Amino acid sequence: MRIDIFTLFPEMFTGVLSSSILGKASEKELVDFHVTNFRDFSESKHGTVDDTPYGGGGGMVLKPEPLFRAVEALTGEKKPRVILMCPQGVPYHQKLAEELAQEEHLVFICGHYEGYDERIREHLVTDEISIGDYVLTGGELAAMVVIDSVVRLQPGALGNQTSAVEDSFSTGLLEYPHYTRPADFRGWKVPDILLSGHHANIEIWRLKESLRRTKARRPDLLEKLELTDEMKKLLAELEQEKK
Ligand SMILES: CN(C)c1cccc(CNc2ccc(C(N)=O)cn2)c1
Repeated sequence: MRIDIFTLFPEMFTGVLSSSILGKASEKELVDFHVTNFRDFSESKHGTVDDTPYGGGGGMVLKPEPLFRAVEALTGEKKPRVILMCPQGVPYHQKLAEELAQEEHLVFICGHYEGYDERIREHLVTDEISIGDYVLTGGELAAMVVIDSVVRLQPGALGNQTSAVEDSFSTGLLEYPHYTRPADFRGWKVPDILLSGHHANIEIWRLKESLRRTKARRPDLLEKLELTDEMKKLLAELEQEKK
């Protein structure tokens, strides 16, 4: 997978794309990152990329041609998905991460508070994505969040691939509690079931704890879930315990 990032602050990406899982994925050639300063594509010798808004009003607006030239310099045979990070975008979620992870080529445009000339949205961008209902100083951090969640889904990116498939949002439930050595830390003990070696019972315990936690913290996720008979049984047990 190739990922292109257009930003005025390429240096923001250096650490993130060369560290940890993303850095290893790049070394393993699971992903090919290209970070470009779209100021390089400005027609003016001063590298102007924004200008005052038609119709007056404050702030500046990103000019269309530097971004059009930058993205058009890219496209080989296939049209890549061109993703604009902005608060008005589609609320980002794991299903969209899984969809983007299937793409061969993703292009991210990271703009700034000033906003974008509408022709960028209408004729260049294929997707507008928001990582949440809050405003950042620029699209860079939002792009890093999307890139992180997409690259970790690439086969071979994570140590044991199962953790990407089983992790909470892909099952629709929140994670169950995790424990590691020591079994007794300051008198706080690991639940006996996890030391029992009964894998079937451990699976059930984990599902029940995921249901308990999801019910307590994210009832909205539970609403959306197609409950299996086993889940219904465990939820009934949880109800009983509360009485
Ligand atoms: C109109 N406006 C404020 C604006 C417009 C475009 C870009 C930006 C850059 N800032 C961003 C970008 C994304 C997100 C997000 N939630 O994904 C939050 N902030 C701000």
